[in-house]
Amino acid sequence: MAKPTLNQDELNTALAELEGWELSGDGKSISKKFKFSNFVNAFGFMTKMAIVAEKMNHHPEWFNVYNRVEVTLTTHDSGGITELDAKLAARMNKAAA
Ligand SMILES: C[C@H](O)[C@H](O)[C@H]1CNC2=NC(N)=NC(=O)C2=N1
Repeated sequence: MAKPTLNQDELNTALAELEGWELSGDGKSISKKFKFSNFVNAFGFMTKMAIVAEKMNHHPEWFNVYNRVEVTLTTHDSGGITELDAKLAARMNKAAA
């Protein structure tokens, strides 16, 4: 069963707690640009998050060049942002801290 998308209140609350994450123009995804000191640290972050994502069965869209990782989170099955996106975003902030 697809998770319900967050309503406006839930989304605002989630975003207030997710440092650096922004809502996309169409309101269907959130994104953040992470920057690391080098490629190994950027890729280490992605490796860590790949294991978390697989366990959650919730997978990021992301783009890496050298020390940058640009991440977009959305719940395809639900057609928008769900608690899974908020959870994964929070895990990413923790891992990148
Ligand atoms: C079939 C499979 O379980 C689904 O497609 C899962 C896999 N990973 C997923 N990841 C994300 N980000 N959104 C989804 O809706 C999603 N669905």
